[in-house]
Amino acid sequence: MKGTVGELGEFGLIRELTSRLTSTPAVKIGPGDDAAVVAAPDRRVVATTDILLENRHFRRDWSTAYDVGRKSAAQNLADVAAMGAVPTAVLVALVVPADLPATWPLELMDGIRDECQVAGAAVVGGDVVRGDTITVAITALGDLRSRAAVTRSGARPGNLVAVTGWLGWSAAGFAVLSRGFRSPRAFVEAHRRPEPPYHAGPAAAELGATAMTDVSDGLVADLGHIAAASGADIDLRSADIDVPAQMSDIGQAVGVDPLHWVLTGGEDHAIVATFPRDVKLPARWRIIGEVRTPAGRIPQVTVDGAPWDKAGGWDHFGDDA
Ligand SMILES: Nc1ncnc2c1ncn2[C@@H]1O[C@H](COP(=O)(O)OP(=O)(O)OP(=O)(O)O)[C@@H](O)[C@H]1O
Ligand SMILES: Cc1ncc(C[n+]2csc(CCOP(=O)(O)O)c2C)c(N)n1
Ligand SMILES: [Mg+2]
Ligand SMILES: [Mg+2]
Ligand SMILES: [Mg+2]
Repeated sequence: MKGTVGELGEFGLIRELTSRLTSTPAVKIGPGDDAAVVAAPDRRVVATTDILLENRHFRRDWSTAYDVGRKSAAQNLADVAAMGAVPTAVLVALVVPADLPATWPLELMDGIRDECQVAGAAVVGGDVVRGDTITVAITALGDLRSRAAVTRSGARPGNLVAVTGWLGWSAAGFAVLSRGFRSPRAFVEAHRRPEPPYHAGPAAAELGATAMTDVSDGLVADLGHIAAASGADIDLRSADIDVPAQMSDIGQAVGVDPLHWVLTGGEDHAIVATFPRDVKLPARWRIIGEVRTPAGRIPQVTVDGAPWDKAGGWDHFGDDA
C-alpha cells in the first residue's frame, strides 16, 4: 500500500482496515454498520477500555506498527481475562495524522487482529479520526461463561497470593531501549509485545480465586489496588519472587536492582490472584506472598514484612512519567 492516510481518506482507510479482519462465531454483525452485534451467551458482558498514545506508551523507532497493535490489544484483553472472563470482541478507535504512511495503521490492525486471535476474540468495529498524536483506544468485551466475576475486593486474610506470566521483563526491555540498546532481545521483545496468560484468568476463576488483576502498572501498585479494595494487607516474600539471571546482568550493567523491575515494572500483564490456602494450583502459578489482617488504618502492600515506601509502579502523573 503506497501513500499516506490522508491520500487514502477516512473511508478508504476504514475499507482497508476492515478488509484485513477475521471473524468468530460470536460476531453476529461485524464492522460496516452503525454498531456491531456480538453474542453474549452469559447475558452479562465484561467491558473495558485502555488507550495507547505515541511517545507515552510506545515509540515508533522502538516498536513496529504491528508490535503496537499486538500490545494495544493485549493490554485490553488482559483486563477481560483478569475478571475471569473469556475475551469475545474488541473495538478499535484510532487517531492518526494525515501524513502518516498508510501502511502504519494497516500493520497496526494486523497486530490487533492477531493478538485477538490468540485470545479467541475478533475486531468488530472502531473509529478513525485525524489528529496530531497517534492514539489507539481499544475497548474489549468478554464473556464470564456462567462464573462470577473475580473482582479486586475479595482477598481475605490467610489467602495466598499467586502470579502467572512475566514480571519485570517489559521494564528491563524499556531500560535497555532507553539507553539506546536493542538487546538482550528477549527483554526488548517483551517490551514490544507482552504475552499475557489469557487462559489463566478464567482458569483462576474456576480454581476459586478470591481477587484478581493483571499487572499493568507494577506488581506492588496493582496488588495495592487489591489491598485497598479488599481492606487487607498483602505481604510479598522476595525470596519466592524469581529474578532471572539475565535480568540481573542487565541490572548490573545499567545500575538498577532488578528486583525493582520485577516488583514495580508494568506492561507485562501477568495475572496475579489471591486464593484460599487449600487451593491446588497448576505449576504455572508461583506463590509469592499472603494476604494479612491490616496492620494499620490504610491497607498496604509490604515486602518481607516491611512497607514498600517507593513508587509501586507506573502513574501517569507520577515523577517518572
Ligand atoms: N475516565 C474514566 N472514567 C471512568 N472510569 C475510569 C476512567 N479511568 C479509569 N476508570 C476506571 O478506573 C478503574 C482503574 O482504572 P485503571 O486504568 O487503573 O485500570 P486498568 O485498566 O486495569 O489498568 P491499566 O490502565 O494500567 O492497564 C477501572 O475500573 C477503570 O474502568
Ligand atoms: C515511550 C514510552 N515511555 C514510557 C513507557 C513506560 N510506560 C508507559 S505507560 C506504562 C504503564 C501502563 O500504562 P497504562 O496505565 O496506561 O496502561 C509504562 C510502564 C513506555 N512504555 N513507552
Ligand atoms: Mg486502564
Ligand atoms: Mg487491569
Ligand atoms: Mg495504569
